[in-house]
Amino acid sequence: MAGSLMGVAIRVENLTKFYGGPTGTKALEDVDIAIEDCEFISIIGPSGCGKSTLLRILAGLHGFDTGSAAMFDEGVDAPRDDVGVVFQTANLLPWLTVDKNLTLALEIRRGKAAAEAADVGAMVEMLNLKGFEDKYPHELSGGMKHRVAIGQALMQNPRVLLMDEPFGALDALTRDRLNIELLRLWQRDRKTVVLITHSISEAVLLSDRVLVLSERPGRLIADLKIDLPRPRDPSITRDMPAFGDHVVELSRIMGVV
Ligand SMILES: Nc1ncnc2c1ncn2[C@@H]1O[C@H](COP(=O)(O)OP(=O)(O)OP(=O)(O)O)[C@@H](O)[C@H]1O
Repeated sequence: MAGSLMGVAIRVENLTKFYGGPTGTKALEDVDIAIEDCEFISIIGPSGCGKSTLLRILAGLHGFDTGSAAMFDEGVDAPRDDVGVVFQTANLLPWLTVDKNLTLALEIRRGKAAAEAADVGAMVEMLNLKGFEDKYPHELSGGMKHRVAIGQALMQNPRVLLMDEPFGALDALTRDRLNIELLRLWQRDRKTVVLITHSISEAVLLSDRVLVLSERPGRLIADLKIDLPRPRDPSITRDMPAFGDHVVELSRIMGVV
């Protein structure tokens, strides 16, 4: 497993979360997860099972009722500077151009000098947005906006990247391309990544481990190690028998075959 000697980055123990108090909606129940530093984890599960809730708790955006959530041995109770978050919807500022949107979070968190020193050109290139640096969000396609949102998080060079279904709204080709870029980036920089996805094959392609949550209230029902060699190339990895085996196993766990 990647980073097996590097220690635990994220530890969640007996985590339970209600919306609206103990008589309200129970979103998560007794969730236990340990994620190693530099590990790539995907979380899958039925719609409404609590995946986004878990990610928001890890991002320090939601509280919880019982149990604990820690990042690098510190309790999570607020957003951290070394954690980048990418949400389902790209929340770009409409009055800023692509390159200004890309450095916005960096500027807010680390100051103007850090934003000016950042290599925006390399990020624009990586996101396949060359020629759109000076465009405003309303001039971009939905997929392009998502790419900028992912770029915003990556610009901060975070230690941990939390991604909530970031590719869900993208066309298949763009999604493939971003998967390849994400693999390349992760192989180069080895961040801890937690990805929420509805795509079993995407989870298998990208991850060291895939965690499966049950129907709400989300409980951890499977923790599958993905035994596929790295570096991974989608066109080669998807043809490996082990890839198909993992997809079938997860589909069975999810009850979709
Ligand atoms: N702010 C909120 N207030 C009340 N209930 C909420 C809130 N956010 C989420 N919930 C409820 O908590 C449960 C888990 O929601 P969550 O968004 O975490 O699920 P999810 O697995 O990410 O879903 P999806 O895959 O459809 O995005 C759902 O029943 C949802 O209705």
